[in-house]
Amino acid sequence: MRRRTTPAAAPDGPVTTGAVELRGVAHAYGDRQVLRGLDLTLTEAKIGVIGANGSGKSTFARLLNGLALPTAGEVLVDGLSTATQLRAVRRRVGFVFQDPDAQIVHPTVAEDVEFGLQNLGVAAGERAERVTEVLGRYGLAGHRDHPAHLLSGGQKQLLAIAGVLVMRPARVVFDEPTTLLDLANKRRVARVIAELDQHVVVVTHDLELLAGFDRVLVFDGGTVVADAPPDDAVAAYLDLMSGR
Ligand SMILES: Nc1ncnc2c1ncn2[C@@H]1O[C@H](COP(=O)(O)OP(=O)(O)OP(=O)(O)O)[C@@H](O)[C@H]1O
Repeated sequence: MRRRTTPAAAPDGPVTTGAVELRGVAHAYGDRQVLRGLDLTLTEAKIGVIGANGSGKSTFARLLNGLALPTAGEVLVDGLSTATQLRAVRRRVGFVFQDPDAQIVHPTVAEDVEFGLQNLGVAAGERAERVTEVLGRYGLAGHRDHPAHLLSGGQKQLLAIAGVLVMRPARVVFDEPTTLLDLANKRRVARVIAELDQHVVVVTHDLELLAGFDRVLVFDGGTVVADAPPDDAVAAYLDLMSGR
């Protein structure tokens, strides 16, 4: 299954307006309730999401672009409901998966990045320009005709990010973007995220990644137990985990 989302081409580049709102949101997989009682208005440019394994972070991330739909309540992205306006939501919110192999499906680096633009109906000339620009920005220009599957783990993660950003979504959700990376590549991806113009939500176990973020949500048992600037949120998380 193709897992890349397809945000719309924005002729003047990404624009983030409004908010992501969760109103009375819960999510269950079958009988299993994994998120509950979420009432949040997300307006900050850089939001982190931390918490124990299984606390519901990835499910929360997937709610933000309609990869998962709430089983109660509603999620609104800039006023668009993920339940009833899914296509428009997907165009606004790019999603970068933890495992870049889940996102890379085309043989060469350039073809892989171009794929989403073809899907959007972007003309060939503009596709070529945008692919060249994004590959340059992420240090992949020298690899454009190389087989994507032969890239290193860090390069693959950058390619997956490039493949989402080339479509110029207004917002980007990252699900554990540095988990598979060495220190140098973790720092590179952290820098990429720090420099993005788009509003981002980043699920991570990498607490260093949160430096400079505006707001961090701490999940436990399917709900938000702390919601604060990074230092306070990390302290609350460490406190929570110290008893386990
Ligand atoms: N597709 C699914 N079907 C059934 N249960 C699921 C599914 N996806 C996740 N779960 C369950 O939902 C709960 C929350 O999972 P989720 O992946 O959202 O947590 P997480 O906080 O991201 O965990 P981790 O830090 O380990 O990635 C877990 O108990 C998990 O087993």
